Amino acid sequence: MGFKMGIVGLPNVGKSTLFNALTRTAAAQAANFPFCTIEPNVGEVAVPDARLEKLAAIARSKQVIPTRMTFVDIAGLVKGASKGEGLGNQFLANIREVDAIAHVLRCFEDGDVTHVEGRVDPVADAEVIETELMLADLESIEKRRAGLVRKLKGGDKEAQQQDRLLAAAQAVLEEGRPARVVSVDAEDRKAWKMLQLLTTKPVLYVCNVAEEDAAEGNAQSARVAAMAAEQGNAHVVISARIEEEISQLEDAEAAMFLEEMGLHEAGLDRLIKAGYDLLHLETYFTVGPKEARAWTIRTGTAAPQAAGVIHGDFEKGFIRAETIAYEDFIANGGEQGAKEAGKMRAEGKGYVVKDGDVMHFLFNT
Ligand SMILES: Nc1ncnc2c1ncn2[C@@H]1O[C@H](COP(=O)(O)OP(=O)(O)OP(=O)(O)O)[C@@H](O)[C@H]1O
Ligand SMILES: [Mg+2]
Repeated sequence: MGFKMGIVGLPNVGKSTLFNALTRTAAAQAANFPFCTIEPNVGEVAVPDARLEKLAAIARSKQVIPTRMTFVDIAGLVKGASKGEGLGNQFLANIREVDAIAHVLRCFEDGDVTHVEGRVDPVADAEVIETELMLADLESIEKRRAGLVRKLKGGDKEAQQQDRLLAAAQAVLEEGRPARVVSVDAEDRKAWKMLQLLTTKPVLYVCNVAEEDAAEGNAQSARVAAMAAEQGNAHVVISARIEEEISQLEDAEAAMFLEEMGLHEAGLDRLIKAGYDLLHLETYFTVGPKEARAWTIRTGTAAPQAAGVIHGDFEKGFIRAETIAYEDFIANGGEQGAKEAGKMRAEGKGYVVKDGDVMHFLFNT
């Protein structure tokens, strides 16, 4: 599977700093000049989940393997990008490929760090980016609809569906609204997703604040929070600078540092979790003496498809799943105890896996 979040924003707002912190590397060049990043950097990030360690401790698992999510550090966008300004269409293609957008907004004042617009105004910045994405969508819709004309004349059903969906998106975009406001029927959802419109991707605003504002946020991040609430989008407050520093520390040191800063949890953990929620993802576990491992599924996934995340054969030859809810596993001191307490369920093909389920799949090949 592999879910991907694209880190998007104006140049020099802290995207690469954040990416480096997330991936605990210095892979992406972060520097104080616009368009520092050109090629997208791709990194895998472990999804933090305190439950996994607890399961592993009970089962005395030798290895603990978290589930992962992919982040892509994309080049900075500027006004006119959809018309080829800045790095233009190249990075728009990078955005097309991601499942969701982490939109980094500069909420820190720092005279030494250049702002491409010469002022700090995250709400206006968000509009600049959203406008470019909307223009890019409009352009691609016009092209695609023109390309469908011949098929439509021939009565092609698929083309009709595509054209109908493109027209719906075009109508809202022409009113200056993102395509994600279009309500799509269940039977159209797959085709809608295949259109890969930029403004249909879910957005998480990342308010990048100064170090001293990391705990409480500031006036700028409060403006972003209000905007996000109005749009129905999510937001997190984070200081990419601090996160970068923390990511270089050992775990114990990092915990002390967080406390000193008045932070309960690393901002990155909050960011990753918010991304996970945004994508409607859930986690189930497999637990044994060899390893305790977390796996990612979309909310609403049935047992065979959940098994398929581990291996295609598990899905094909699925028989049943022995399932213990996370709380039952913990409360009964592990698999054996849960079994004796009657908390292990045999679930069939129709079972919808729940977040936290500890699963054991039976299958034949
Ligand atoms: N919270 C913060 N407070 C102060 N300075 C910051 C903060 N976050 C990032 N910076 C600084 O801003 C500058 C730009 O950061 P970075 O290179 O990560 O931006 P970028 O968005 O990736 O830019 P580009 O689009 O050019 O690739 C760096 O000097 C970085 O240290
Ligand atoms: Mg960069």
